[in-house]
Amino acid sequence: MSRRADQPDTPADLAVRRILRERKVPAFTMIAGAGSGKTTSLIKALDHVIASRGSEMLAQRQQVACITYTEIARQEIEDELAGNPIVHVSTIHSFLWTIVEPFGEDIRQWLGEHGALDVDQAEAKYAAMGPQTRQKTKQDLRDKIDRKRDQLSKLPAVEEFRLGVGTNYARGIVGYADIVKLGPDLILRRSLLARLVSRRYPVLFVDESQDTFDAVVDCLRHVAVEESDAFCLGFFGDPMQMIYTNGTGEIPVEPDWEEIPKPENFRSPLKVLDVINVIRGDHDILHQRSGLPVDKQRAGEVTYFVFPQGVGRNELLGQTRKWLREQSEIDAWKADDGTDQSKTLVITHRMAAGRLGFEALYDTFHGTVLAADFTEGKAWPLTPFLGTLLPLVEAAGSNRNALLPMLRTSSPLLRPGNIDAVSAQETLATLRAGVDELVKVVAVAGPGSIKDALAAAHNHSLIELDDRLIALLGDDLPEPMGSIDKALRAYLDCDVTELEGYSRYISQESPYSTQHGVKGAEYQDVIVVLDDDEGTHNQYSYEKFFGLRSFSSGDGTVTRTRRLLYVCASRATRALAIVFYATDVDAAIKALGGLGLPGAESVVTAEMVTRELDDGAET
Ligand SMILES: Nc1ncnc2c1ncn2[C@@H]1O[C@H](COP(=O)(O)OP(=O)(O)OP(=O)(O)O)[C@@H](O)[C@H]1O
Repeated sequence: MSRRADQPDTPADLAVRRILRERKVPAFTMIAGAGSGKTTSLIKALDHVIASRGSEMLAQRQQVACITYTEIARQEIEDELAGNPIVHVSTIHSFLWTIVEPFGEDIRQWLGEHGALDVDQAEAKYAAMGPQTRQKTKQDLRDKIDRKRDQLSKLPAVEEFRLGVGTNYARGIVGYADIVKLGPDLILRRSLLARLVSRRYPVLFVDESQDTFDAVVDCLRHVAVEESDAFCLGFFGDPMQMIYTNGTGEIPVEPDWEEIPKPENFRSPLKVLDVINVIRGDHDILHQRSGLPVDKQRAGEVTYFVFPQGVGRNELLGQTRKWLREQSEIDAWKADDGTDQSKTLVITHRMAAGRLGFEALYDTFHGTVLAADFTEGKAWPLTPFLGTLLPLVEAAGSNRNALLPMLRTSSPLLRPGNIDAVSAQETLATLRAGVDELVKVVAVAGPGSIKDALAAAHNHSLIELDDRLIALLGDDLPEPMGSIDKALRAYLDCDVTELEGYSRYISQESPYSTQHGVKGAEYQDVIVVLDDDEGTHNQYSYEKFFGLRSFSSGDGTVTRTRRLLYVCASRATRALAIVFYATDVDAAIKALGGLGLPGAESVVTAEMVTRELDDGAET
């Protein structure tokens, strides 16, 4: 695969280089549509900084920082730069942690103040509970408050703070939800930290700026304003691709900032480009034209399907893929070796879960407050497996040398300060036994093996588990307290093999992806499944988007759905199929045409798919 940095320069690339060379403009934005090469420009800009200022930065112990929204994006940029040490590529959370980590006392104070505020709010809620509130609900809240108070009382004794999934005051863990508040707060309040950011990272780029949290954008703006003579900040993004709930969307620019336009599209073939321009609608002026020379432009192919909602979705989708392979006029929907390499984008995991064997896991989290995190692959109860335990099992089977470095980051036994407590030999024996037991549990698998695997990991200190999971590892459990507790118990009852399909799925290795998981990616042939029934994800509704269901004026569903569809349709580099499962097929066919989608006058129905496949079989 060619490196993005080898792509030809665009006027936008030249503008960035001028800004970086002249060092007069403190910040710039590159806000442009899908496939316009924002990530490419970002990588080229990083390359430029490495080439032009690399040795100077190295000598002064400085780096150029690049903040990404996801771990996948971080890895991708890191790979493009071959891990060059001049560049510090990190997710938002770990970037903020790098900045605040040395300021333990400030962290302690912040956690103390916010923890006390949480307790006050919970006390107020408790006091407002009237006689109609169930005794058990009251008791649960009382217990929660007491636990939190107890944890907070241990905060002064914490010696070292760490970044983790969920905040734990007693153990000095700053959770993901807190670091995105704590970091910006400290940077805004303490000028020393703003200076530290600019001195350590005199150039800082933010990828996918539209999905970056407001507070993070604000604190970086603050650094750009306060440290304007020693700092250059660049935002790369597209508000139409904002698909996470806490994103900032547009980035307002200060008078001395520069807005760099990038009107081209280098990814989408012409027919797909027409479709995404229509989806983008009249909402902004970012309508794109192809950036490729005419002889390199391709027409591509777009096909629309409207199917009735109901049973047999997976089967029908399989037939659709076959139909597309047979009917494509540009020989799409198969790779050079004839295999189907297409990507199917579904709004939720149900369809994928059925296919890839993680239905019980899906059912566990679906409908809970953790559903969105599950969809995005970052639900905290699953992190021990995805981040540590599954990689440990894999390493145990293929590369045992990798085990110790992994355990150094995950095991509390190998933390500095703990290492001398027990003899090193004993520690290693415990960890070895733990890994062996974990491998055995995963190999035997079966219902409840998630719990067994967590217990093996916990008992041998392979990992530090969240208290809420530890509480469920015993046998004599009290009655479940609330829906999350119930979901966690159901999760522990699942089969560990379900995690395999789930992890292939969220790491984009299966033919399915969630519509959220494909940000920044591209695939030759893409099927976008529009299925509200499947979704029950009421943040999105394709029926509302196409005007088939009414909605109130303040309902953000249509905007969110438009953005999601835009992101998905713009992933295709050759052929795009839009498959809409509708309550009323005829009305849906009309609605597709009504929206002005190019080519939507010829829609393929379920009958046509089966008939034409049958005809093909007969001839
Ligand atoms: N100047 C260029 N000339 C030719 N191709 C390019 C150029 N810039 C980018 N590309 C190609 O266009 C495609 C899209 O680029 P890139 O992923 O950088 O866009 P993006 O704006 O970050 O996309 P999105 O926002 O949709 O994720 C890639 O295949 C990339 O290699």
